[in-house]
Amino acid sequence: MGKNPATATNTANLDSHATEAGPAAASTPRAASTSHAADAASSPAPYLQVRDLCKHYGEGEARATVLHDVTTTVSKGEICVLLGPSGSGKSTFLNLVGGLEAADSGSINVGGTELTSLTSKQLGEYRRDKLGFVFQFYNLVPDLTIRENIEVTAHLSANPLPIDDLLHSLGLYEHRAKFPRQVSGGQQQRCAIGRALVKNPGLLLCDEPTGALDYQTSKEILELMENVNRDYGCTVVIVTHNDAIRHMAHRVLRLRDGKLAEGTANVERMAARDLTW
Ligand SMILES: Nc1ncnc2c1ncn2[C@@H]1O[C@H](COP(=O)(O)OP(=O)(O)OP(=O)(O)O)[C@@H](O)[C@H]1O
Repeated sequence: MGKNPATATNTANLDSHATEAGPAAASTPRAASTSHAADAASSPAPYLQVRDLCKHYGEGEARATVLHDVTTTVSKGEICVLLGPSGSGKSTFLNLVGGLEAADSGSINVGGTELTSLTSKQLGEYRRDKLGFVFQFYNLVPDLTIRENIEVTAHLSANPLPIDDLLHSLGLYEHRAKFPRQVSGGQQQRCAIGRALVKNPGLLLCDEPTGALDYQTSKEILELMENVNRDYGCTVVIVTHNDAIRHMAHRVLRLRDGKLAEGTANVERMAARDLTW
């Protein structure tokens, strides 16, 4: 099968990471590799298109414009990292793309769905069917096992991935019967990633996914996310303060005071992918 154009450049890099991340994390979730990967292999079409996006909070003297005419495109299968200082609007951007908040103006198109024209019921269906969310804090259900935490989301999904394959690819199969308190922070975050992925989402939105983890565990989680992106073909947007994360990106966006500024991306990946910056 041809490589996903968005991920072809990081394969060698991932392969070299694979041993560090452990065989489970490096293994390909064969049965689980489904339509997104195949689709992405044939076309680097845009998956997320944002145009002239504006958002403010408050009114009168308290009114603050948080996003100013933000326009960007992320191709199908890309990893996009959104950097910026605290308060620059990163989480707000993610919340709008995730259909959690409404924009004041502009458009957000995700996989052909224009979010700004959806009813709240349709937005709920969009979040359920197309999106995976990963947050800084794992928000696992404490009295469900690792497997059950993933299973709950699978039950809500029209087309869930096979859970045991996913547990293997996350390096969690041996820990599947444990409760969250019985595993490490990194393993809890792997479970949270599994919970987001089991829906087989087209778009994975991650808000500071390594913010609560130490350096080594963060590195393993990032490697896992690269593997996930490669094997499942989902488009990934990662919001972070952590400048080091930019090295895993196909595309880097920088927000400053709600405006999108020019960014930098991994030079080799840029060259290979003909990115605009
Ligand atoms: N619900 C809200 N009501 C009012 N103001 C808000 C709300 N959410 C965010 N803000 C404000 O919008 C601005 C951008 O917030 P946002 O959380 O998007 O920034 P951020 O870049 O994600 O910051 P951080 O890196 O600290 O999480 C901030 O000034 C914040 O105080």
